[in-house]
Amino acid sequence: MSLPFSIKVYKQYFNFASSHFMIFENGTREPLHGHNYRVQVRGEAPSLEGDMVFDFLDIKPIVREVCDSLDHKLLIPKDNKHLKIYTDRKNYVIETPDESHFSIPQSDVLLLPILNTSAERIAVYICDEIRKKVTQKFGFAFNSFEVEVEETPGQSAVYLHRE
Ligand SMILES: Nc1nc2c(c(=O)[nH]1)N=C([C@H](O)[C@H](O)COP(=O)(O)OP(=O)(O)OP(=O)(O)O)CN2
Repeated sequence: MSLPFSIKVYKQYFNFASSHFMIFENGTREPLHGHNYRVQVRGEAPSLEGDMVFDFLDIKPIVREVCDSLDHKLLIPKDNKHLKIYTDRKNYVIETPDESHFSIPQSDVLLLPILNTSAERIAVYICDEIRKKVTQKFGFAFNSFEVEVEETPGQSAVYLHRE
C-alpha cells in the first residue's frame, strides 16, 4: 500500500555512461557494450518532518555521488558464478566461460556486489548505496525507496525496497 507522502527526484545529471555485458545462465555473454544510464528515485514516508519527507537539497548530492561512482567504468558483477576475476599488476583480468580474457586497468573497472549487470540488479545496488548514505549522513530511513534505472530511452528497470 502506498503511503501518503513521497518525493520523486530525477535530474538531468543523475546519469552514468558505463560499459557492461550480461552473462546468461548457461555462461554465454553479450558482447561488451555501453549505455548512457539514467536514474530516478522515489522515497516514501508516512508523515512529514518539518513539512518535508526529506529535503531535495540533501538527497540530490547523494544520488549524484552514487551515479558518479559508476560513471566511465566497466561494470563487472563480482558475484557472478561464471566469471573468474583476478589481479595482474595494475589490471583486473576477467575471464568468461567462452575463454574471453579482458585485462583492464583497475581504475577503469568497478566490481559490483551483484550477480549480473542487468538494469534490475544495478538498481538494487544503487538503491542500497543511496539508503546507506542517507542513514549514515542524516540518520534517516525512508519507509520505502524506489530506484529506476533506464538503460536506453524507453527501457528501464525499477526496484522497490520496503523497510
Ligand atoms: N529486463 C532486462 N532485459 C534486458 C536487460 C536488462 O538489464 N534488463 N539488458 C539487456 C542488454 O544489456 C542490452 O544492452 C539491451 O539490449 P537491447 O534491448 O537490444 O538494446 P537496444 O538499445 O539496442 O534496443 P533497441 O530497442 O533494439 O534499440 C537485454 N535485456
